[in-house]
Parts: sequence; structure tokens; C-alpha cells
Amino acid sequence: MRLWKYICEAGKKEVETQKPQGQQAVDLTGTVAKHYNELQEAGLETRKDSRIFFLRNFNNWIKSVVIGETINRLRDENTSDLKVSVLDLCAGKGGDLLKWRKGRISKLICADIAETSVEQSEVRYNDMVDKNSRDRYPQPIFKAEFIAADCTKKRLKDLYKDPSTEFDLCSCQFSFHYCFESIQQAEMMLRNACECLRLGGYFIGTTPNSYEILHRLRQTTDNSFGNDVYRITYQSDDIENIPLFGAKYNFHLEGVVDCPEFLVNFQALEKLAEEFGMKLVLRKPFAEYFKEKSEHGDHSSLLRKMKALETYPADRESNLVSEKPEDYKTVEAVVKHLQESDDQAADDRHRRPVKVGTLSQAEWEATTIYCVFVFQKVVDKRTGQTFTPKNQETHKRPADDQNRTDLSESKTQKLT
Ligand SMILES: C[S@@+](CC[C@H](N)C(=O)[O-])C[C@H]1O[C@@H](n2cnc3c(N)ncnc32)[C@H](O)[C@@H]1O
Repeated sequence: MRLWKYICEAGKKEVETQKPQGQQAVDLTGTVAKHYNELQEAGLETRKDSRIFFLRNFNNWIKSVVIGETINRLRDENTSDLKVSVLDLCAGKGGDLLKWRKGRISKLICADIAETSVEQSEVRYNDMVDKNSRDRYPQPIFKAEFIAADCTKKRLKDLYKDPSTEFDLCSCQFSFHYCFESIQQAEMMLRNACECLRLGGYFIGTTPNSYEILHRLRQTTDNSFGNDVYRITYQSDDIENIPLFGAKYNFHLEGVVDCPEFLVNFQALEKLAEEFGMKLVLRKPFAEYFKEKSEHGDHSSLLRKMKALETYPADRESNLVSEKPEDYKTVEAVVKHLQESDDQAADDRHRRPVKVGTLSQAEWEATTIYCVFVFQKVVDKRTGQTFTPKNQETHKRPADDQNRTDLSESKTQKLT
């Protein structure tokens, strides 16, 4: 508790000292909302031609796995016919609607600061319901509610049609970091994520891994690192004195994002979450999460179905997503090695070219900035009631240095 008090006080002080003298601190939520509101929704064809086609699919695969596994876990820990109710915090244009449908949830509330995105997600949802009703065998589809609000400043509970709504799951994908602008915003975001969760409910998400970002920043001399797909530029030269809140950097992702973001201090996040009865169950860098989950049969076939990896070698070199040979240097060596072992094992008639699924090095470096997190509500702060899951896995918090990625690590999966 003393540590937490220290974190809070330090956080508040930092926010104060960051304000230019005699002025209000610049509030960046407006900039973020404007950016996402103006973002055009690319059609399927445009997306296919994109330099980050596989990166986007890969990130989508990670979301599918964490969402799918958490819904399964909820049903395991409760009853198999649990009517799952979900809050999609910073839901954007509704990119996860199909995942919720696949998870057979019963109720969804989507909230986002960008009004245009909220409208688009509602249209998408209505199209999905319409299309389903015209199907020969319509399936039940979850009820949905859409809210345009700054989730770091507005208490969402006051905006729900039914303020007594309880959720089994809150999902915040690729968005949580925006709330680390200030302690007040982080507190409000966590309040929104956790206060309406029922005991045993989960708060899951994907967010940039600040350990990884700092590790990469320390290897540069100009506060900036990246490649032709992404770039991170930290606000100041002083990377040894990172503020707990408001540690701003600019994030650029080719053709999709160009926005101020904030480093998430995971210790502060855990402490803040504790105030809402939440316990960290898992935090894993994407590289590690991919390695673990891609070995699982269902997830591995989903990788293919979602086109989350690029086939290497391609039929023609010009079919590769990157024109730079160095983007395929590691995978080239892996294929060579696999081909040699296959050739030794097979006789002449059965020799076949080895193909693997992979990501170009530049996309791999971009996606491995992120990590997955899972919290569970283990204490109801109002009643003091506690929750002990049926299959409690003892969570070992990863040491900070285990939260970094070895970029030469294999990112391939044999296809044939
Ligand atoms: C990278 S997008 C992710 C969208 C969606 N979760 C997904 O995975 O497809 C980040 C989203 O966070 C939203 N966002 C940023 N700051 C926010 C805030 N303060 N309150 C609510 N939404 C916010 C943006 O409008 C945007 O839709």
C-alpha cells in the first residue's frame, strides 16, 4: 500500500510538473480522436496490397486467440452455457465483432472516443444482423450497444442503457496505452474496464510493451527507432528518468497510425488494477505468445485461415510483401536448413520444396513491440467476497528482462 501511495503521489506530482508554467497541460485525447476519426476504412483489395497485410492479420490472430481462450476459460470456470456479456473498450470500427460472434457471446457494449468509428461499427453490426436474418439457418446474435465517449474521462457506467449491467469480460485491444497520459486518465480507464466486471470476470488486452520499447531506445542515439513499417520517437533525451504517466512517444505505423502514445508502467498498472480487485494472470510479449500458441493445433490452423503469415519462398519473388532481401534473411536460412534435413530423409522421387509461413523482418520487429495481458477479478471490493478459479494457474510474474524479444527468434511455421 505504501508503494502504491508513492506511485500515486509521484504520478500526480509528475503530471503537475509537466504542465508548462501558468498553463494547462496539453491534452492529447483530442488529437488521438481526430486521427482515428479521419482514418479511412480500407477496402479488402487495398488491404491486400498493403505492406503490412500480414502484420495486420497476425495482430488479428493474436486478438482472436486471447479472446477465444478467455471465453473458453470463462465457460470452463462457470457453466458451458454461460451467457457471456462483454465490454469492448476502445472498440474502434468494430474489428472484433466477428470474434464476439464466434465466441457466441450474448451481449456487447462497444465504446470509443472516435464518433465516426463508433458509427461505422454500429453499421457493421446491423449489417451482420441483417445478413444473418436472411440466412437459411439464422443463428442467435448478441445484442449490442454503442457509445461514443472518452473512456479515460467519462464513467461509462453512467452511459449504459442499464446502469446495473455486469460484464464477464472487458477487452481493450491495441488501445490501453492512451490512458497512461495521466494518473487520472489511467484510473478512469481502469474503473471503466473493471468496476462492472462480475467476480471471476476477466480484463484482457494488447498494448505496447514498455520494457521492449525502452530496450530498443537504449540501443539508439537519437530517441528514435524503427524501419520502413513502423517508427517510435520518444519525447525526450532522458530515457533514464521516465515519468510514471505521460511518458509520451510518437508511434507511426505505415498508413494506419501516426499518433502520440504513452508508455505503460506495468507496476503502476498492476497496483491500479489491484484497487479494483484485479489480479494479473498473464503478461506475455507477442513473440513468446506466438511461439506458445502456434504450437496448438486449432490456433495453428487459424494462423493459416486468417493469412497471418506470408508463404516463403513465394511462387515468384515479386510476390513477397517486402522487396528487401534482408527482410527474409533469417527465414531463408531456416528454409535451407529444413530443406537439407528433408532431402536427407526423402528419396529422389519424394523430394519437395519446403515452404514456411513467416513475417518479413520489418513486420516482425513492429509486432514484437506489443504484449498480451490478462487480469481476473478476484476480490469484490464492495462485499469483500473473493473468487478462487477452478483451475488456478499460479502466475509467475515475468522478470523485466524476460519481457524482451530476441528479434532473431524464429517466427516461422513449416507449411508443407
Ligand atoms: C489501434 S485502434 C484499436 C481499435 C480496436 N480495439 C481494434 O483492436 O481493432 C485504437 C482505438 O482506441 C481509440 N481510443 C484512443 N483513445 C481513446 C480514449 N481516450 N477513449 C476511447 N477510445 C480511445 C481510438 O479511437 C481507436 O479506435
